[in-house]
Amino acid sequence: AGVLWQIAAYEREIGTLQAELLKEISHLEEKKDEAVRAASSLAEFLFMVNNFTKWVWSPGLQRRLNALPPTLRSMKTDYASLRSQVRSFSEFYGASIKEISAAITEMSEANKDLLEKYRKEVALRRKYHEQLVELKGNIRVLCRVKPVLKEDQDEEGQAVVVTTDVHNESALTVLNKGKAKTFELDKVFHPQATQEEVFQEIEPLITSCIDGYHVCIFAYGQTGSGKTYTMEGTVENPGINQRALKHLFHEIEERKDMWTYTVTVSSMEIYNEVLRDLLSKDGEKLDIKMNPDGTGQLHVPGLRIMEVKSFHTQKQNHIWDADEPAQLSLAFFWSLVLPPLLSTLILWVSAPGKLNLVDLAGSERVWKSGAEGERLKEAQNINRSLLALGDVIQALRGHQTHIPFRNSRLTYLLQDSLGKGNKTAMVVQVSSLERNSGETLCSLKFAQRVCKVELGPAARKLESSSHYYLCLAAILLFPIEIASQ
Ligand SMILES: Nc1ncnc2c1ncn2[C@@H]1O[C@H](COP(=O)(O)OP(=O)(O)OP(=O)(O)O)[C@@H](O)[C@H]1O
Repeated sequence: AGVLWQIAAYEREIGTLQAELLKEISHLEEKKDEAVRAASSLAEFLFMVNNFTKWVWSPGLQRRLNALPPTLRSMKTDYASLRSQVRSFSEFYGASIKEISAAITEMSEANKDLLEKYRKEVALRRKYHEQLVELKGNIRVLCRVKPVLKEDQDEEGQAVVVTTDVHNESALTVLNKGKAKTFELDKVFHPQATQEEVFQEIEPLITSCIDGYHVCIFAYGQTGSGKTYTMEGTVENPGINQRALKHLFHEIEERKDMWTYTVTVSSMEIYNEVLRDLLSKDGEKLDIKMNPDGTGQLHVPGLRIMEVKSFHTQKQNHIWDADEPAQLSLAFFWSLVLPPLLSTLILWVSAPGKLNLVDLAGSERVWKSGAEGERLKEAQNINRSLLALGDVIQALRGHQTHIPFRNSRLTYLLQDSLGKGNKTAMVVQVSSLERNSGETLCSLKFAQRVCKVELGPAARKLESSSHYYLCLAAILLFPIEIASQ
């Protein structure tokens, strides 16, 4: 029994040991797994580290690392230098500002000097231009011979009786009833002369207008002789009016750095010596009065004034269409002073430019051909106006002391533009056809009267016609210096 008890005790002890051993084995296995996991992570890490090292640890890196100390040293030096520069910057800045200010002052002085020189140049140019116009004559009488058009060829009397001289651009000859009569004017345009050639003669006057002069350009001649063609022209081939406006706005653009101009327009009609505002809807009646400002200038109270911004606007507004048959019409184009920024810098305000573009009424002598009533009255008024205009121009050209401005509404109105120191060009239009030779001779007689040059006796022939109108257009300009200086 003792042995059996001893065996049972051993067996119990062995069981306990076995359980403990199993527990230990399980614990060891856990440890082993942990160790394996750790070893595997470590292996992965080492693998990564190995790769990383391979990647970054290049000879280039080594070189860069080797270069670091000198770079650091140079940076230190640079930094020290920068610090010293920053310290001296305020002094340098102060000195530079002083230098720049001095340079700016010097430049302003130079600019002032240039501006002054430019002003002198402008004045000189104006003077020379003035002399050139004076040399050509302040009142120029030009003649344009209308070409024979297709529509003229179906009628009788279509033989050409007017000839120009290729060697003398001032002369033209009219053959009438077997007699040749030669006229000498300031310039004669042959039938093939272009609108451009005609305008070239007029252009200096337009420039004068921008320089502050009053300029009048008239087209005179019998109905159908080409007055409107010369003044207005066609869309494809514009005449003096549009070319003048184009030139004017071109010149204004050229001078915009020095001057600013405002162009305004007003339009009037003279019919039977009565003035009407063509820009007012109801054609309001107007009167010419002495300006109450004491300048002795005439003005037209109540006249509508319209600003013209550009050449294009001009065309859109059809301001040249003041030309109506059986009417005396007068259109005025004005410009007003509108001081831009500094009104104190206004120059030449005392001499505003003014351009009068006048398409006169047909010069036919109807009153001698049995016209009656209203038509006779119209014809008489037209005749009086044209005669008065001829008298005024003749008196001016002859330097007479008394100029009869007051003899017609037209000349009274144009008094300040026709007077001394102003420029006038009269384009006398003539037909070259035999059937118009009477009117042609009359027109040329009128031209030579104002021109005071006559070669041989004039032959007058009276004829009738139907259209009468008188049209005048004027542009008044005030140059104003702007604040560029
Ligand atoms: N130099 C020219 N070249 C081509 N055509 C012209 C020329 N002169 C005039 N004409 C043409 O002759 C015709 C009559 O001219 P225009 O109307 O200008 O005459 P006008 O003197 O103004 O007449 P009106 O007194 O009736 O207004 C128009 O058809 C015009 O186009």
